[in-house]
Amino acid sequence: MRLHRNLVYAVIDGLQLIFNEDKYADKVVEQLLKRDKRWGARDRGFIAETTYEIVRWKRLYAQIAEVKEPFTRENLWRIFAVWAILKGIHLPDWKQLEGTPSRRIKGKFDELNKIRKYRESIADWMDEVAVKELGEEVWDKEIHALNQQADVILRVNRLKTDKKTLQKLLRQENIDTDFINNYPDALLLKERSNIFKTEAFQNGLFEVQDASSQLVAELLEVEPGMRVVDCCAGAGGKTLHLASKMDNKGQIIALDIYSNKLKELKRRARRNGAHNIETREIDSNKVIKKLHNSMDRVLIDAPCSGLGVLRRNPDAKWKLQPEFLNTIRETQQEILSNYSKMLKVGGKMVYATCSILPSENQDQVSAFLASLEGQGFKLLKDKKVLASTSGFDGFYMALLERTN
Ligand SMILES: C[S@@+](CC[C@H](N)C(=O)[O-])C[C@H]1O[C@@H](n2cnc3c(N)ncnc32)[C@H](O)[C@@H]1O
Repeated sequence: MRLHRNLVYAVIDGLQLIFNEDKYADKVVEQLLKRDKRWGARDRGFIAETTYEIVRWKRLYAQIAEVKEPFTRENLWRIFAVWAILKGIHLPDWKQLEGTPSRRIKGKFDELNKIRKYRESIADWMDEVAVKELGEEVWDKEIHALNQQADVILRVNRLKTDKKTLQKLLRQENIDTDFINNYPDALLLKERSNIFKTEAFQNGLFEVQDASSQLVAELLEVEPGMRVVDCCAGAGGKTLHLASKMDNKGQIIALDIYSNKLKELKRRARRNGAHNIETREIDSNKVIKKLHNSMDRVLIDAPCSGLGVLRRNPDAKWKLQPEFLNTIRETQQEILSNYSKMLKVGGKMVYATCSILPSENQDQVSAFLASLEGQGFKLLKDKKVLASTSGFDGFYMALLERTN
């Protein structure tokens, strides 16, 4: 691979924003790619993948480059040089790369590879929490899996088409996909490409949604005609899946504390041809009280650490703080106690997170069932999805029933 100066400059600028100015990697990459209209698919791929890779391996690369945060621009070039050497890329004779100690870099890499927190590039506290909760053996495999690049998975929108037809239409746009066993709505992209440009996407025939995430709406067992509330709907990934399964019959109420996310949900719902979704911002507890004892199904896709989706959000490794974990566990318990009241007797509820930590998952469900608010509920089943065993995102989901 030959390095092109303007592409590498873009990567360095991106790293400066992500590492030193706390910006989100996905937003930064989106902006970088708009910089030069002449950049083709390969150039864009280089910028996106290199930036993400360096974010993913920040701790390891910084240690090898012997630099500490906050990184100067010179430090960022040294980190970049580590990435390039470890990739086996021949370094051009640019002044920023002068004197790069290739042999020393390889030697340090071999040495640090023996220590998990460097090998897998994770903060000490995160390593400790995960070992305590999952055990060495599981965590070792899990963090390794969470450091791989995620596949792109599509979910067919059954309101508009079916899986076979979608596959054919995408083929006509030069996009090859595979079905995935046991994931009824999923298509796996064989090669990365800009699927958002396809006619099929613009016509609302599919959404991009990880395979594990697709299991959540499946578990809720919705049927056309039901009254369903999606309590933490965000921009609606799972709301749209519920809609796709309900054939536009019945009602879906999508709640969130952020109105801007619900606005995006509305836009996506229009593209998907989903007409039975109503959005409501939770601006006071009245919104919840009004719906008490009235719902056939409740989905709680709770805010969480996001530790199960590090493959797609590697910067979360650096943004997440231990204090946040404590706060979010309290929020999860409050949400369970409060929002479960919307379910009617005989109704079913799913509690889900994209975390792999038991303290955000099964422990939260057990605490809820042992609480006063959880008295009328019973656990029907749950699924603990690890990235290392599924090949997809790490997730947790529990199906509960209100019995009285
Ligand atoms: C895991 S995300 C939801 C993702 C979304 N369901 C999807 O599939 O695209 C969790 C959501 O919970 C929302 N949230 C955070 N605190 C909340 C609260 N107290 N009540 C309701 N929603 C909350 C966040 O704004 C965020 O959109």
